[in-house]
Amino acid sequence: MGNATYDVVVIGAGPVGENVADRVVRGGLTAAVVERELVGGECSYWACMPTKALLRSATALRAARRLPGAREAITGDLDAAAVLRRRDAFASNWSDSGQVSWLDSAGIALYRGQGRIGSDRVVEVWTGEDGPVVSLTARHAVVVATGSSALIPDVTGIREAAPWTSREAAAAAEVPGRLAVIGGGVVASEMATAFAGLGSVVTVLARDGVLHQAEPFAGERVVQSLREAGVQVRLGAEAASVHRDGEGTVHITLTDGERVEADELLVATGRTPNTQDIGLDTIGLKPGAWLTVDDTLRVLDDGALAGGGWLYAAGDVNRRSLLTHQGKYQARAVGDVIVARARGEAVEDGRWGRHVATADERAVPQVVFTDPEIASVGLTAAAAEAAGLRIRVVDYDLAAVAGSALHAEGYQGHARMVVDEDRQVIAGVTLAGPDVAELLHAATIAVVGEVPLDRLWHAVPAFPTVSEVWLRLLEAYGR
Ligand SMILES: Cc1cc2nc3c(=O)[nH]c(=O)nc-3n(C[C@H](O)[C@H](O)[C@H](O)COP(=O)(O)OP(=O)(O)OC[C@H]3O[C@@H](n4cnc5c(N)ncnc54)[C@H](O)[C@@H]3O)c2cc1C
Ligand SMILES: NC(=O)c1ccc[n+]([C@@H]2O[C@H](COP(=O)([O-])OP(=O)(O)OC[C@H]3O[C@@H](n4cnc5c(N)ncnc54)[C@H](O)[C@@H]3O)[C@@H](O)[C@H]2O)c1
Repeated sequence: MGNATYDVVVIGAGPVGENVADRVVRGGLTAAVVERELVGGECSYWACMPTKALLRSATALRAARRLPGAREAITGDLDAAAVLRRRDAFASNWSDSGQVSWLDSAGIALYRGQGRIGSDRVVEVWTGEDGPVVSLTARHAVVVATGSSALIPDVTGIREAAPWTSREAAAAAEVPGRLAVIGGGVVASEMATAFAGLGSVVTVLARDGVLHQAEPFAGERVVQSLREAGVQVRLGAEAASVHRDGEGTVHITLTDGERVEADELLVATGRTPNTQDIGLDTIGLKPGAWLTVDDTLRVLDDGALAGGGWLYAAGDVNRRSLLTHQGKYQARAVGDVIVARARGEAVEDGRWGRHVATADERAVPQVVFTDPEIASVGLTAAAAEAAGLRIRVVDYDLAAVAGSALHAEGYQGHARMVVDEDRQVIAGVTLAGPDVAELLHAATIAVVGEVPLDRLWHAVPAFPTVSEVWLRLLEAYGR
């Protein structure tokens, strides 16, 4: 077994682990990453990129169909095979050679295998069960960036039926004739939209509703549009048992006795942390649990620093926000704080300090790429109330803006601004409508910058853009 020493050892080379390593190397430290599958992680090969590629062509087609003049130029249906080929390219054909070259150019050492914490500051790399092939010692920090995997719910027969998780959906080689989906969250909504667009007959079993953590109008609009696209959305439906027969057909029996048949079943019921087999027990932590972190992303064990402070966790695995952009934001903070601590420099860990991921608390932006798109940042009205804020909710019909009417014939959309009445700042914004994704960053800046409403009156939206909704929201609020 070989040995090597680096300033920082990162377990997991997903978007988060790669960025942690890059940041510490830019700060003058040495770094190694350990990766058991593909450098680039879930996001590059089985999540963000391939799923958005599966969605994009149908979105463009719908947009053209909404415009007289363009609509007449459409001569056929979506070419599903071409969409799958484009998806393959966006998943780099499941080869990480490009990202490995990047690691190399960034001066980051790569070890392939399963990373397991062996003892204080030591990460062992395993490629089989015959013991570690190399033992890596970290002078300053070990960062767990092992991400998360699909959670399979406890439904009778479900595992034996070999359901799809988001991985198989994202990498599907063919479009199933009939697709059933268990779940009503982000993955379920996006993949139901994607496969309906690609030609599947889709049934969604949404026990707890669709996008139920978003503003209620978001889920309502997505359900309406899925139904218009021919998707059966069964709100409140819960799978009791699943069985795949000899012909390959999946039979799902619901708790009310109804049955659903499909060629494939996608399970999209949330995530579980990749911490089962990373040696957490060697330092007294519980394998399989989400890792709790302090504001500088050091792992906590019952409120105390695990291992004394050398262990960090960033990205999905700490459950603060299961999004690539927030994970990479954490990576920048954690990389910088490791460098600061290594150099004995001051740590800026106050609110909005450079070494904390404050935005995770109340300013997380997210786009759900359904039809309509749902773009949100900060708190929903319900979450703001639950957090004890005194709020006022301002709603506006996004279709009533000149830019929207130009954007698409019969544009339908909705905007909601949640105002923190005591501070006169925006606590949250949700937009539903075609192409609202690109409107989101203005809202994010308003929320993160805590821009007073009085000042926002001076941020004049260009005419005739959909962004004019900002002016309308302020007018509806009143000056
Ligand atoms: C279907 C789907 C679509 C999504 N779409 C979006 C989107 O559009 N936008 C967005 O912001 N987010 C999206 N997400 C969320 C996003 O994919 C995750 O938030 C992101 O991938 C988290 O990055 P990470 O680096 O923490 O973990 P991961 O991407 O999961 O990477 C972790 C890496 O660690 C490796 N690893 C794990 N354990 C070990 C070990 N013991 N030793 C060595 N290596 C190990 C894994 O192989 C993996 O490469 C989506 C998620 C899903 C499931
Ligand atoms: N565009 C994006 O930003 C994007 C896209 C996809 C995924 N993601 C991220 O990936 C994460 C995982 O997505 P997800 O959709 O798997 O999780 P989720 O938490 O968004 O949704 C899970 C859904 O499954 C339901 N559910 C849970 N247990 C169930 C059970 N036993 N039976 C039936 N339904 C059950 C929940 O009510 C919920 O509707 C999300 O947190 C999201 O942040 C982001």
